[in-house]
Amino acid sequence: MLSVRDAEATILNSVKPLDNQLDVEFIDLLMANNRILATPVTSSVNFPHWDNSAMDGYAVRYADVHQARSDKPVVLEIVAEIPAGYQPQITIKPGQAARIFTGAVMPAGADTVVMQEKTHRQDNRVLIFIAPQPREFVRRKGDFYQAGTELLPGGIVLTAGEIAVLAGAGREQVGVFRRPKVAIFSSGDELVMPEQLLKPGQIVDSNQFALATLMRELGAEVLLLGIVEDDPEALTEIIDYAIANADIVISTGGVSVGDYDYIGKTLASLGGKVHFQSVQMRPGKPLTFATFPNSLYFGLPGNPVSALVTCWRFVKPAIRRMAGLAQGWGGKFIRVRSHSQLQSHGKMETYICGNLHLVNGVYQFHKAQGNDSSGNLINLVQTNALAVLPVGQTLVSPGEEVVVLQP
Ligand SMILES: Nc1nc2c(c(=O)[nH]1)N[C@H]1C(S)=C(S)[C@@H](COP(=O)(O)OP(=O)(O)OC[C@H]3O[C@@H](n4cnc5c(N)ncnc54)[C@H](O)[C@@H]3O)O[C@H]1N2
Ligand code: MOO
Ligand SMILES: [Mg+2]
Repeated sequence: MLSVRDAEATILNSVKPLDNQLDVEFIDLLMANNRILATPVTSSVNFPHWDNSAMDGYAVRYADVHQARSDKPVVLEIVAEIPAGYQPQITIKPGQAARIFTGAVMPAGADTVVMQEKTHRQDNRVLIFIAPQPREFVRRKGDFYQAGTELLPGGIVLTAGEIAVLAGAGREQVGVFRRPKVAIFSSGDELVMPEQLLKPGQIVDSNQFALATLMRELGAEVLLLGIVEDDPEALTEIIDYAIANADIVISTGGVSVGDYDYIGKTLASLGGKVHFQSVQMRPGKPLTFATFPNSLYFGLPGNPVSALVTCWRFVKPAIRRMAGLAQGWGGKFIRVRSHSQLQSHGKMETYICGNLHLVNGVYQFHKAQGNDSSGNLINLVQTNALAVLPVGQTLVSPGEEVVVLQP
């Protein structure tokens, strides 16, 4: 059977990332949180824009004050006061200083700032009690960033820090990749919407809610296509529509070996390349993956835990890669200590729902308490980590380390 690693490689190799010219939209900075920067940004201004003071104090000539001592202060004449926001017009000459404030432009002639606390003012004179370091407390033009070099690389997620930098560079708008379009539908004669009264044998289609929520969280534009019966014609129609209108199509149900499991056959009949229909993992074994010329198709198993686990494990990295992330689209796997005993039959890579607790600064994995059937939707409540037991490992005892995937 196909290993999880090989399945992931097949999927990631099939992803065509969005184009950084054609698939770009320009949006206001305050709308750009969590969007992905399409192309590198350079700026024509240096950071800092000019030499300026890092402290409230006195702008001096280092040569004047380098021998100052507490018992033998240097006395300088204050010839100007420079608040932030002004271009000083004077030049500091030997024996002179300027009163200066944090962020204010350094006057010509001065090269060093002495912080106010190390001085004593007497009318228009200042006594300097300590020898500063040369250029101390001067933030020099271009120290943080040199104009014309790369300010931000393309393919990064924009958050508070990056958006501040763009604003600082005078941008009002930023070019980001458009959102990948994800079509979602559920297949199953037994499925109804939450507001409907359940007839015997029916259940609510919870998968479309799980997947739509997750996809929106990942920044996708969701095309929610609802519920389709287990019928080859109806499936053909909806899949045909979905692949024409979305970059990624996700369905749940109908991928196993039952008489009403039609997804694989329908994909093939529509000309899709079906790469695999099972993976050596649990839950999620019947995961089906196919490609069409302009879209990827994920046929997730219908069981609610299987659907969400396979979505976290495989669809999420594919979306992140397609969305234009330059790196780091893969899952976040971390090593933690398990509080619970974890078991697997060892034949499949096994994913166990649970929760990470921070105990004395160390993350501990607590297994979800309910029945670990992949049909047990309730185990998804508060699941923020999946313990991963590789093929061959049957037991993790309490206190032992385990790798977890952070969904
Ligand atoms: N003989 C075998 N039977 C099954 C195998 C197998 O290897 N041999 N694999 C099992 C595994 S593992 C899984 S997972 C499921 C996958 O089933 P399907 O993808 O074909 O899904 P369905 O048969 O349509 O439904 C399975 C289960 O999930 C419930 N379901 C379906 N859709 C939804 C939804 N949108 N929201 C909530 N719940 C849903 C459905 O009612 C069924 O209970 O196959 C096993 N069988
Ligand atoms: O592998 Mo299935 O996804 O357990 O129920
Ligand atoms: Mg089935």
